[in-house]
Amino acid sequence: MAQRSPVSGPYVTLQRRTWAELSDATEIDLDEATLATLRGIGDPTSGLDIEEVYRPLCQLLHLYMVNTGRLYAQNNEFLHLDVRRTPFVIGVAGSVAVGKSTVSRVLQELLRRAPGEPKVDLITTDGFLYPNAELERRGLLERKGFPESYNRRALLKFVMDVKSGEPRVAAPVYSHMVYDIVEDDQIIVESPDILIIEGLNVLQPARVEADGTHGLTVSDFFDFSVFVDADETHIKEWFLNRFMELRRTAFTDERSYFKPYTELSDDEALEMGSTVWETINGPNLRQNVAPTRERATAILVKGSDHMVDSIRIRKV
Ligand SMILES: Nc1ncnc2c1ncn2[C@@H]1O[C@H](COP(=O)(O)OP(=O)(O)O)[C@@H](O)[C@H]1O
Ligand SMILES: CC(C)(COP(=O)(O)O)[C@@H](O)C(=O)NCCC(=O)O
Repeated sequence: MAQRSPVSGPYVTLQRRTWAELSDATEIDLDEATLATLRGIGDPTSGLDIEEVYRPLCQLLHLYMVNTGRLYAQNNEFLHLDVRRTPFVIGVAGSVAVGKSTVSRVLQELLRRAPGEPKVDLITTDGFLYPNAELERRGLLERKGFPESYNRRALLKFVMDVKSGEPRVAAPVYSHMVYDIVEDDQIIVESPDILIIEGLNVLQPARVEADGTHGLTVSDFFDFSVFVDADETHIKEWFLNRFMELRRTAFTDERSYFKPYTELSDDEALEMGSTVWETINGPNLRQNVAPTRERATAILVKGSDHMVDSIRIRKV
């Protein structure tokens, strides 16, 4: 019988080993070569993680997909509605540098391999950041990643359009290289079976409108959500390690906004990275991101080595 912590509110907390034992789906697998293409910088996600963490997660997701689809079909039958198929939407939230991209890409790849080979699209919410010029106009250049730095109305419309079964929905694109929105680019989402939406703030509650009402928010359209969690001390370390690695790689590109950082000494660069964490990403994690954790369906709790130690799943 699985060991469960007695008091965890609406969640059941399972240690990694207990969680792993829930799965009997040996067909959910990823080869090492594919996995290597999915890992973010400094992220050690391994074949063992696929087996012990992602297999049970995919099985649980399968249950949600089957039953959500059934409810949707029966609801529409009851209402005599002849509506279009709607994608199953999964939100992936968590701090800067916690490893959301790896989690999202691994899930995308595993779900693609499920029976029926569903079409699984993935978008990141950074495309909905305001362009730097607009952030500057709003006095938000030092607040990139905070909820107010996003065009939340456009993001909500995007998710509603996809969820309403619109056959072709466009999303803007952000470039880490130029540190800005790429004006002439867009991502087209075309009738996926599953859409993964990854971003710092995807679990933010709805804002209070001027008339005192609460509007809708993107997570109202999620069928499942994952929060990637870790202690801030570890995340800051991962952020700094990645920053130092990027200095040796992506930042050396002439087009990189961060090119000047390559001319700093290691100590100066560490100091700079630390300041970015302490003034932007850390406060955003504490004030905005971490408080949304308990809105997720599943919480993956990572230890200092990036390994998922325990998993919390909503039970009610
Ligand atoms: N300055 C940067 N230059 C290039 N790539 C970056 C930079 N910052 C972050 N990235 C990449 O962008 C992606 C998203 O990063 P982030 O928002 O920190 O989320 P996470 O680390 O949780 O996936 C990651 O794949 C990361 O490696
Ligand atoms: C682009 C991000 C805001 C993350 O966006 P997301 O896709 O999570 O919405 C973040 O990765 C980032 O680069 N923050 C920048 C902090 C700064 O250096 O100003």
